[in-house]
Parts: sequence; structure tokens; C-alpha cells
Amino acid sequence: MSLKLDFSNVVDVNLGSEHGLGMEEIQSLVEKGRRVQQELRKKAEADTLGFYKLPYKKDVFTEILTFANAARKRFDYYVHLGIGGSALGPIAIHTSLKDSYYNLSESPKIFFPDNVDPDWIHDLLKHIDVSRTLFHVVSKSGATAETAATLLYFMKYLKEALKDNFYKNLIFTTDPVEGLLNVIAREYPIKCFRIPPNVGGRFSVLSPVGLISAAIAGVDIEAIVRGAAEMAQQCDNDDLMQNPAFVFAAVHYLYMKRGKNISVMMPYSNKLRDLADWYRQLWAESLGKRYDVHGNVVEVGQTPVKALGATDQHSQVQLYVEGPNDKVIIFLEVEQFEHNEPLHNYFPQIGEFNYFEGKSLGQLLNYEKQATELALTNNQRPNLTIKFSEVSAENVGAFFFLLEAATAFAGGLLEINAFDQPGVEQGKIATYALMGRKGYDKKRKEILEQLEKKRSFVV
Ligand SMILES: O=P(O)(O)OC[C@H]1O[C@](O)(CO)[C@@H](O)[C@@H]1O
Repeated sequence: MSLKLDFSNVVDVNLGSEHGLGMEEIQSLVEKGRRVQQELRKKAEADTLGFYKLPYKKDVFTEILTFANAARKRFDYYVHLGIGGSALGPIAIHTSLKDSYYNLSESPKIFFPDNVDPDWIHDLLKHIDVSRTLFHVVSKSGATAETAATLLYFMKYLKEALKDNFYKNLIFTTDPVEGLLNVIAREYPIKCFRIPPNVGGRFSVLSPVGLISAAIAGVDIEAIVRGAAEMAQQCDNDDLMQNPAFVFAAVHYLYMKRGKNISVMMPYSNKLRDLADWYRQLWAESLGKRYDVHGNVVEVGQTPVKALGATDQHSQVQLYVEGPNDKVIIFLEVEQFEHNEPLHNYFPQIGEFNYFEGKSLGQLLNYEKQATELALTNNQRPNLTIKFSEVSAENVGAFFFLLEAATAFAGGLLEINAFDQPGVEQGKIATYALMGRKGYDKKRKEILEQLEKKRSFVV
């Protein structure tokens, strides 16, 4: 595993004192960082914070591999039903390590319909044969409306195709005991994988949530968790100035205090593109909080934005370089691409093309990254780079763990609970109420009254 973090362009010497951080400023957080580290270690040891232990669950990996090897032979299609933390990690693994163009992988063909757009879901039916499809339903709570709805949608076709044997094409990944999927699984012999209760959805990628689709696609899941475990060691370093999770968290904490409320993740790699989607949920749901742990109203958080290099140089970078200086840009860079064929100028009459001669697309992409980095730095825009030696399972696993540990550290520095999501729950409850779910009658009445009173302004 080789993942390196380059923080040079947040340092005041390179960025100027108005927008750069003094080393002593970061250093001044070390004492608080130590207290946060102790607190997190205690929680990990007491098993209240389960994501720390996910890279070491050997028995779970063996169970997944055994299941996946059999499933690869039995099914031609795999459909992953889940949303948020139950989908973004699996998608990121698939597009980074398997098939960067969705849905074109070899058999079994893999799909992640993580939305309830009826036309999009309907279109999927054109690409699969339901009787030869494994549906993997992933929901920690076992109740999320979108996931339940897509399960019910496909059930119609499963029942048509397989009659009472429909359950043979279903597997669930959910809480060990709680939730509606367990109620179904008690009735039908459906294979269930477990999300440990102490692992939140957005921290669950290294559990069966992310590893089953990966194993079915033929990704080396043992390499993913090996990379994560190596990174876990680095993130446990007592020397906090050498601890990548702490430094990442400290830098962002200091910038949040200075009003830099936007966190842009910009992979210069299409394969790493969806890691930024995964990061958005992690950073947004974990740190976007109204109250701190003492009950004070703090309304903290950073809005994560996804951009893609070089594509978004021609869309977003103008704003990043000259617009409001309210962002921290995180580049993801690949040092060694797998394919690096040299270009040749086939139009010698066009001398202007000669600078391409012998250069590769990878070189162009990385020079473009360097050029954007320079432009940002010269305009005092803080930026840092996470360098992947290559796009490999080890590095992707390490990336997941790094950002999870950094998020936990950032939550500690901000003194907020990084592991709940009360704001999302409000929306979930309102959806249940509007849909008329049992037990939500009072809420439904309240919402309908509220909607009636609302002034409308439709143009
Ligand atoms: O896995 P579940 O319980 O279906 O939840 C899906 C997602 O919904 C949320 O609760 C809110 O978006 C996320 O935290 C979670 O990853």
C-alpha cells in the first residue's frame, strides 16, 4: 500500500499567512488531538465504534469469498439495492477497481440502482434476466423507504419468474437482529450477511456492505482490507504530526474556523471519481451538525463538492481560482497509471502538436493537476493532495480507512457527534408520514397542516 498525503499547499510559507496555516497552529492542536485519540481508542476497544475493527474480520471475508465464488457461477447479473452508505462505497469500489464505465463488466454484470427514479429502474429490466439475477438488498436499518421500494418493485418480476422460489435470488445485508429485512428472513431461508450494530452506514464499506459486490465482481477484497489495515496502523500513530488522519482533520478543522466551508474533492482519475461521492456522504453527514456534544448550537460542517480533473478544469476551476476563497481542495492523484502508451503526432504539418510526441495521456493528466495546483496556490487557495502510487485494491482500502479515521478525529476536534444523522432522520420520518406508513399518522396530520398553511410562490 502506498498512499501519501502532501499538505505543502496549506502551509503559510507556500500560501501566505492570510490563507496558509502556520506549522505551530497545527501543532497547537496536538494536545487536544491526543485527548480525541484516547477517546476514540477507548470507544474502539469497548466496541462502541466498530469501523476500526472491520479490516480484521477474517471469518467474514472467508464467508463472503465462499458465497461470492458460488454466486459467480450461479448468476449472470447482480443487482445491488441500497442507498447512501449502503451503496456509495460499493459503487466506488466497483468503478475504481473493476469497471469505470458502469454496467459493462464481464459476467456477472453488476448494477447499482441506488435511486427510485421509476424510469431509470424500469430501464434496468431491459438489461437483466430476473431469473438469473442475484438481488442483494443492503440496509443497516432494514427500513429505508427507497431500498424497501426497489425491493418490492423487483419482487413483482421475481415472483413472476420464480414463483415461490423467489427467495433463492435474494440475499440481505442488515443489522444482526433489528429491522424489517430480518422479519422477512425469518420467514424465508434468505442468506443474510451482517452489519455490526456499532458500525454506521457511512462507515460500513469494509463490511459485507461493500465487499460482497466487490467479491462477486472478482475484486481482491483481501487486498482492500490489507490496505485498510496498514492505513489503520498509520492512523494510530501517537506522533500526531505524523498521523495522516489527525493532520487531515486538524487542517480542515482550522480552515473551518477560518470560514472555509467548502471541501472540494477532485480526483484526477476517472477510476477514483466515485471515491469523491463516497467521501461526500461521510464528511457531510458526519460533520454537518447543529449541536455540539455539550448541547450548544454550533451549526458546523463543510459542504463537500465533487469535481473531476481534468474535465472540471473546463467547468469549475475558474471559480476555484478566482471566486470566493472559501474552499479547501483535495486532489486525488495517481502516480502510475496502468496504461501509459506514448502519443505520436500523426499530423507533422501541425508543428504545434509536437509537444505531445512521446508523452502519454497520464503525463498530460498529471501535468494538468500540477498546473491547477500551482494556479490555486499562486492565488492563495489551500489545497492538498492524496497520492495513490497506483489505482490498486490496497490503496483504495487505505483511502477508505484514512478518511473514516480523519472524520472521527475531525468530529472530536469539533466536539460534535460524528456518528449520528438527526437531520437526515427528519426527512426519513416525513417521507414515511407522507407515504402513509403505519405509526406515522400524527406526523402526517402535522405535515399536511403545515403544508396547507404554507404560502405558495410558484412562477
Ligand atoms: O442502510 P440504511 O439503513 O438503509 O440507510 C441508508 C442511508 O440512510 C442514512 O441513514 C441517511 O441518508 C445514511 O446514514 C445511510 O447510509
